[in-house]
Amino acid sequence: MANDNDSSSRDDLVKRVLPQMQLSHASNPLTAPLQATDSPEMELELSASERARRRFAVDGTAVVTGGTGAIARSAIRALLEHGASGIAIFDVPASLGTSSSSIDAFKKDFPNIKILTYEVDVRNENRVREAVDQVKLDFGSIDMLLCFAGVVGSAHAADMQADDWRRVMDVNVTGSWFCAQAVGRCMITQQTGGSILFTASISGHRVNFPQPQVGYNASKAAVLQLARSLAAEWASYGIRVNSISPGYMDTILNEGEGLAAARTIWAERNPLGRMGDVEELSGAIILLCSRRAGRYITGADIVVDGGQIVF
Ligand SMILES: NC(=O)c1ccc[n+]([C@@H]2O[C@H](COP(=O)([O-])OP(=O)(O)OC[C@H]3O[C@@H](n4cnc5c(N)ncnc54)[C@H](O)[C@@H]3O)[C@@H](O)[C@H]2O)c1
Ligand SMILES: OC[C@@H](O)C(O)[C@H](O)CO
Repeated sequence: MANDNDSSSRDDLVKRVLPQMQLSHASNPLTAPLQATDSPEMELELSASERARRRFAVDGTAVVTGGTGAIARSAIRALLEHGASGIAIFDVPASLGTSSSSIDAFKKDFPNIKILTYEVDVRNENRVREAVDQVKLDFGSIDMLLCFAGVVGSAHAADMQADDWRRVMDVNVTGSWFCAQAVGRCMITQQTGGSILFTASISGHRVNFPQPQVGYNASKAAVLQLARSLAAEWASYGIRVNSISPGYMDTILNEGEGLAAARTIWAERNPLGRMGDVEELSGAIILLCSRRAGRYITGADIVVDGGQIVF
């Protein structure tokens, strides 16, 4: 049997797959440039503010994992403000239980938009699939997936226990993958395209300092590569896959035991001299999720860190 690395089988693959991809791109409205009806000339009839609004609008239903967390809550509000028609919040029962007031606030501020919660531990593949099927039934389609579910762990590499390593990898990498695969399959079947956004981190680009976080750093580097791999594989289905890499945001994740001294160091080593506010991630999130503004952006990562990684 031919081996994948064998050059003849690689050539064969290219011959079989490439023309199909080119064909599908040529006739694919999901990946083609904007259509004539969306052209700037046609839109001159609209007011400048309406054109600006449309440029950064998002549409359809978003599944948001880790949806009650600090960054996710800010992203949900931005999605609602920019036109999302439905929000499906995935999180573990304990977090859903303590966040009911935030979810009620969304419902109060956006009374005409369906916002539902689902108890989902992203590490549980069957539960993820079941919940994605349920979202499809509840909302009719899934157009965006934003993966925020994540955990952090600090330990010296020499002392780190296998369970600590697995806990971080299982949520941050495998959990993100389970959700992306389930939603990606749904988007492929719908033939509507869509946008998938992963949350990587500056930790995926360089080693965090001063806290020792070998597992967390490795998990976020894996998330970056997960995004790029899916971007390449699913582009012809009109599914764009990107990531954001936040720097040190002022959230509960960064308030853990032993991080007080680290917070001072992070701010001192930041060109803007401070940690970030979750709201400061919204622009990048909306850009990447918007079908129009983000139309030609896939396989990209946007670092939002106040310049932390250039120092
Ligand atoms: N806060 C930062 O500075 C920062 C920086 C870079 C990247 N990030 C990443 O952003 C994401 C969100 O971080 P945050 O600061 O909002 O943290 P957060 O702790 O406020 O939110 C994380 C959410 O993930 C959920 N979660 C954890 N395990 C889960 C599981 N098994 N299944 C489903 N949900 C689960 C939690 O319940 C929580 O709602 C994480 O992936 C984190 O690694 C955060
Ligand atoms: O690198 C920044 C973050 O990913 C994270 O907030 C931090 O490392 C957690 O301590």
